[in-house]
Amino acid sequence: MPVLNLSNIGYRWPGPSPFALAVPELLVAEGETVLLLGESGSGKSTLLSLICGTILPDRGHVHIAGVDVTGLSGGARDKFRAEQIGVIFQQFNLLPFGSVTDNILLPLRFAPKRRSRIADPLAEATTLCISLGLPKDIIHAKASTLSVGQQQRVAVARALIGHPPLIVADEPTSALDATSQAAFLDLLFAQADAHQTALLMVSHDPRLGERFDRVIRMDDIAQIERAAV
Ligand SMILES: Nc1ncnc2c1ncn2[C@@H]1O[C@H](COP(=O)(O)OP(=O)(O)OP(=O)(O)O)[C@@H](O)[C@H]1O
Repeated sequence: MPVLNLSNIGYRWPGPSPFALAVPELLVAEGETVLLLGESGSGKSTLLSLICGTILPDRGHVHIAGVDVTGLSGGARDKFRAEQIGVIFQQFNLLPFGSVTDNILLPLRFAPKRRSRIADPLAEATTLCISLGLPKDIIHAKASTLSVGQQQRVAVARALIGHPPLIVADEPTSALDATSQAAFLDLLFAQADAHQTALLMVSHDPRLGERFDRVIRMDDIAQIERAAV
């Protein structure tokens, strides 16, 4: 069973936005790493929001791990997302006044099954920090005191904790130089590999492609429409 299965999706942003997106099919297999390339404004973030269930398609279905998230109520969808998907946002979205552990453990609060997959969340958060190259004593630091590179690692630890079957990442390397980008991807792939986690990463940088099982382009999987205003 694919971990992600989009079929016949259609979505138009409400209000004055002229942008509409159609995705006939997108499948990601268990443990598969996929790079989704597309230029700015091609609808990559919109597609990720549809996958995460933060917006609902006007038509079509999004199945995550076999469950049709489009059929769930708002609250159930939020809980399901927390259980099944680790999300790494472009801006990391850490709670600035929370500690590193507060941030890493956050998804577990809303996801009892994900929580139950690990015996000791605090120990797991510490282990993740260390394996991601963060100093051990950083776990008590406030997120706002971290460097960008450290924030990025915390965002990865937060996505990985409790081994969700799918990690979705929106341009997580865009703020990094080439060396840091490569190191960041090494860490992300090693962690995903260890737990058969599927990874769907969005970027506009085709050079990242060689590291992934599969590279797809927005142009190949989606039709977009920008009506005249
Ligand atoms: N919150 C929103 N409300 C209304 N329209 C939106 C919203 N977010 C995006 N759009 C519309 O969707 C289009 C595609 O935006 P989207 O962010 O999905 O593209 P992208 O490929 O992720 O771009 P980028 O690489 O610059 O992040 C935008 O040009 C805009 O018209």
